[in-house]
Amino acid sequence: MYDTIVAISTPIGMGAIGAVRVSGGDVDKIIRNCLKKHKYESKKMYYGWMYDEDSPVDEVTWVYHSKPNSYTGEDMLEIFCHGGKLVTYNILKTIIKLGARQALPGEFSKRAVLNGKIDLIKAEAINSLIKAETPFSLDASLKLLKKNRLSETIQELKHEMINIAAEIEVELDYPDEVEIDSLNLKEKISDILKTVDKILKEADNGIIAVEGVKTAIVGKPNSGKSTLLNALLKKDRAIVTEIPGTTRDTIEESLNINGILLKLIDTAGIRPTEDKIEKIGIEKTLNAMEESNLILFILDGTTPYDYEDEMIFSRIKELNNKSVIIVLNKSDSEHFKLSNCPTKLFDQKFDIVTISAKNKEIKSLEDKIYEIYFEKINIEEPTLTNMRQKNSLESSRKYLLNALNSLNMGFSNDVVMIDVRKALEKIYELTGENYTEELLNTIFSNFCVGK
Ligand SMILES: Nc1nc2c(c(=O)[nH]1)N(C=O)[C@@H](CNc1ccc(C(=O)N[C@@H](CCC(=O)O)C(=O)O)cc1)CN2
Ligand SMILES: Nc1nc2c(ncn2[C@@H]2O[C@H](COP(=O)(O)OP(=O)(O)OP(=O)(O)O)[C@@H](O)[C@H]2O)c(=O)[nH]1
Ligand SMILES: [Mg+2]
Repeated sequence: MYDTIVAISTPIGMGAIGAVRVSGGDVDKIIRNCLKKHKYESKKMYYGWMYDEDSPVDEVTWVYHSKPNSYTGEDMLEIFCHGGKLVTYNILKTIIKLGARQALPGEFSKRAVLNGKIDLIKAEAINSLIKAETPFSLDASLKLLKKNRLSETIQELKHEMINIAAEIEVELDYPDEVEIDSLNLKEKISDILKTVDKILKEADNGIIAVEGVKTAIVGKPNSGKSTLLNALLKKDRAIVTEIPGTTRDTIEESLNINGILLKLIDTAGIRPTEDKIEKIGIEKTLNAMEESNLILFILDGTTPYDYEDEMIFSRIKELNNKSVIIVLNKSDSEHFKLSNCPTKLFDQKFDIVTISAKNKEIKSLEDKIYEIYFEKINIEEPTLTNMRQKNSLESSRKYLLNALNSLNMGFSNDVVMIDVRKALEKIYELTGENYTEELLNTIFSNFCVGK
């Protein structure tokens, strides 16, 4: 068993009530010592004074949760005390004196995973629930927590893979008695792949809902990218001048458009340059484009479309899996011409909007973004919601494809089994059933203390 941990689970600061949570084997000792109660039941709220030896610490209510029927699966004690920095801190100190140690961030949830109370996907959902900044993000996390559909589907996938591996193993052990129908095996693996593909397809939306739409504002120097960033944020965040090449470094900000979270990146205008700093900035711009979900391609509506625009545009066309909005800027200017956006752009599958960033007339753009993303992030069924999860499942898929290829090429079944086992490992990694200490630490260090 693990040692006993304690943490203040409410925010540090002034507040009506504070909560301190304890989990582990010393809970009974702590209740007897500090709460002076020798007989108590699980899940019942008690009222009383908390003591440090014989000196009163605070007037509290408390609940004992007996293992395994608690959040962590261990014996737990929750103390609800008066809020404020000092009271909660004194309670923490008193409990540490009795042998508990302060919990690391996310350590309660980590124990919940290790004790099999929740899987890693649910633990991550709890974390993103706490960190949610928009209703859509909250919703996607809540669905994961409330509905078991995704966990169940993943468990089913897991069992199908286990069955396939077992079947092959039997054949390898008893080659004379058992022979697997390879057509049937192919079908089974194909079916698994279909389900995996479906989950992966929806994962992109889940990730966007929870983590936000990574949005790169790109365009040639002076097209008005920084002016647009400021208009979207409704504050003077980025420096704007009439000098081309003003923005050197990328600037990142969060923005909420009617519940859709955008992770905005204003970038250095792309153009051929010998300037060392500008070159680095442009390199960063290209990276930002690659990592984004959405590209806002800004055109200066007062100057003709030129080779600099074309350079960027051809770059955009090389990237796949991105939404692109062409933003024709400076509609307020007397020099503005719709024809500065060449007709060939109208022929493309990209959306086009006209705005005046300077006059903050950007509603057409905001509406377009909402229109593109509302459907995607209004999550109905629970989906994967972060890159870690998606990467694990993608690796699993790769091994399943390998297995299928081996079958198609007539390789022997022991080769197939190795890949099915590897695919299975990746599923275990996804759910947290197979973990390295390092993986868990990375995940849970992002959690709040006391969670
Ligand atoms: N006081 C308190 N409020 C809280 C939490 C908590 O840990 N303590 N939570 C922490 O995140 C959330 C609620 N989540 C919880 C999840 C499981 C259990 C729990 O005790 N589960 C047991 C018993 C279930 C039952 O009685 O039916 C179990 O699963 O076995 C409690 C809270 C939000 N509010
Ligand atoms: N008339 C008009 N001028 C604008 C508009 N948007 C930006 N400008 C002007 O265009 C110039 C360049 O604006 P910035 O926002 O700095 O352009 P940028 O694309 O960020 O430029 P770099 O950082 O150099 O790549 C400034 O003088 C702005 O005032 C607009 O909607 N209308
Ligand atoms: Mg700029």
